[in-house]
Amino acid sequence: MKYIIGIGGMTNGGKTTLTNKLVNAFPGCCVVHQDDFFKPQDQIPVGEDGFKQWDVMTSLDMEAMVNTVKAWLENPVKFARSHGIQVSPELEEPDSEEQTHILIVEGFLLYNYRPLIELFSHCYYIVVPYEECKRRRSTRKYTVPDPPGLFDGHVWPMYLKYRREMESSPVEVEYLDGLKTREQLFNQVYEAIRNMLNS
Ligand SMILES: Nc1ncnc2c1ncn2[C@@H]1O[C@H](COP(=O)(O)OP(=O)(O)O)[C@@H](O)[C@H]1O
Ligand SMILES: NC(=O)c1ccc[n+]([C@@H]2O[C@H](COP(=O)(O)O)[C@@H](O)[C@H]2O)c1
Ligand SMILES: [Mg+2]
Repeated sequence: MKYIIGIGGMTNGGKTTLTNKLVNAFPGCCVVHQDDFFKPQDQIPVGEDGFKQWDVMTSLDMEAMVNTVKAWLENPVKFARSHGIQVSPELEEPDSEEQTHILIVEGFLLYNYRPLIELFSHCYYIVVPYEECKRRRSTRKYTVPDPPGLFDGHVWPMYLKYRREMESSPVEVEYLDGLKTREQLFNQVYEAIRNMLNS
């Protein structure tokens, strides 16, 4: 069986931190980070809000991201090997259709792009309150630093827009409280995935 777990949610909710812990906990587990699919800076236009539009769907090459997920689905062992992930001998068996393979897909805009949504076995969505999100974001160092006012002028309004859109769509997400400790979040999701694999 192949399982694709989405770790979505707002910026600075703790997605990448949780994902890294999960990837380490499941041997052979593969990962796709949405951040790796941002278009180059010169292709990101400035919007009516006066900011470069990083937090909209069109800033990402979603077609390439979906193709990457489909490449994993096609051949998880080949995908793992080509990404330097150690594959245990039993996962390499020719009858690996009967083996369990896990892919974690992580990012801030996972559930607003139909061709990706339909690939998920389970969708998580991490949230933290506005103040905490803004506080964490203020200490982050992105490859392109946030200009002054970006959070309130662009990041937060786009988060609200896409969350509303997601909530009025058929996608079913399980919310995670990003105020829990890193360990609590990990234990909760690790146990849930273990149960999913055993059911
Ligand atoms: N459960 C948590 N509690 C407190 N701080 C956290 C937690 N998880 C992550 N962080 C911190 O919050 C910031 C954003 O975490 P990160 O995992 O990069 O979030 P995201 O990928 O959702 O933007 C980092 O400074 C990280 O150390
Ligand atoms: N990785 C990049 O090239 C890049 C550039 C500019 C902004 N960002 C920011 O990354 C955020 C998404 O990543 P996180 O969910 O990890 O915060 C977006 O809110 C976006 O503003 C990323
Ligand atoms: Mg991240």
